[in-house]
Amino acid sequence: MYSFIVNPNSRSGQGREIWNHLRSIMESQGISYQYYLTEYVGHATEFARKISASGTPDEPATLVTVGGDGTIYEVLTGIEDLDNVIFGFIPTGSGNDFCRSMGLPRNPEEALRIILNKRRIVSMDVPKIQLGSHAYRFGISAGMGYDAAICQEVLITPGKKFLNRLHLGKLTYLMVALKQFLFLTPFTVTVQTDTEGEQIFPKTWFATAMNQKYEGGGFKFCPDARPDDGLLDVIVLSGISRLKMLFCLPSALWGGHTKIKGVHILKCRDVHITSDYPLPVHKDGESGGIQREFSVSIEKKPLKIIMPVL
Ligand SMILES: Nc1ncnc2c1ncn2[C@@H]1O[C@H](COP(=O)(O)OP(=O)(O)OP(=O)(O)O)[C@@H](O)[C@H]1O
Repeated sequence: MYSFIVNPNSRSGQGREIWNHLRSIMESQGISYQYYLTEYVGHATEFARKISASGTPDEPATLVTVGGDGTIYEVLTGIEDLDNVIFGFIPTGSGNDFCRSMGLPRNPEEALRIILNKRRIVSMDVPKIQLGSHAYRFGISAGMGYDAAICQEVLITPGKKFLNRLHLGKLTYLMVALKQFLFLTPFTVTVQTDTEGEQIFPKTWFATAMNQKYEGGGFKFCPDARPDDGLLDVIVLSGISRLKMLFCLPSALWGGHTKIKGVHILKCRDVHITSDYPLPVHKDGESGGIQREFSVSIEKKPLKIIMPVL
């Protein structure tokens, strides 16, 4: 039995249409499944808790997330015991950094086919961000500063839905990124890792802990990140002038930014990041509020995830 958690609101409502199409495919094949449609923020976490409680390490529940990257963190956060589930993902969002990084298909129909037929199960690290008294798991990245400021503003940008309908969703990100680029004041950040101790980075644009290579809708910020090496790749962009950022950011699309002075990538198992004043924080592109500090570590148990057969 497959259990699907579906965010019908992903890609500004197109998630519902895609899911209806996927359902018709499963009906025609006589597949046995149950599904849960999310209705509000945090609903996917509640569903994941319930579904994972029905699995055991010997008989794990197959939990398939249908949504965008932001639904992944909600589902991962809700899973009671990572041993109790086999995780599948069908992308219906707009960013697609999870699929891009993991090598999963971006076509929802193809992703469904792989989940139903061609199973290869691999282990994936699951990082956890501690924000005050709350902990959240995530799949891709969590960070503070420029990237988080863009995510938070895009979430409240009125034109997003309209542009998504026209398949111009990336334009929203571009406009917000430009605005934040012009107005963000770089900050001082203290980064404490288990591997390199405490380091202070003045004039920082962002500091982000990554489990995957890509974030921000295709920026290969941590080209060496591997989701199965037990390590986080922490990227800090500091001491880079606004003018130089104009070259640095586009070169991150292919990973060329790593050669630029001021781009620091630290490998570690856990990290604590503190800024000199409160700033936007994100987890898998969703708002983590305005914070002065956060910690990220990797869960002891990995997640079993369904991948295409090689
Ligand atoms: N029915 C709903 N109505 C409004 N928001 C919802 C609903 N269900 C889930 N959400 C919220 O949607 C957000 C996640 O959206 P998701 O990332 O899946 O789609 P997206 O933003 O279109 O994709 P991407 O992040 O890849 O650009 C989460 O904040 C989640 O809580």
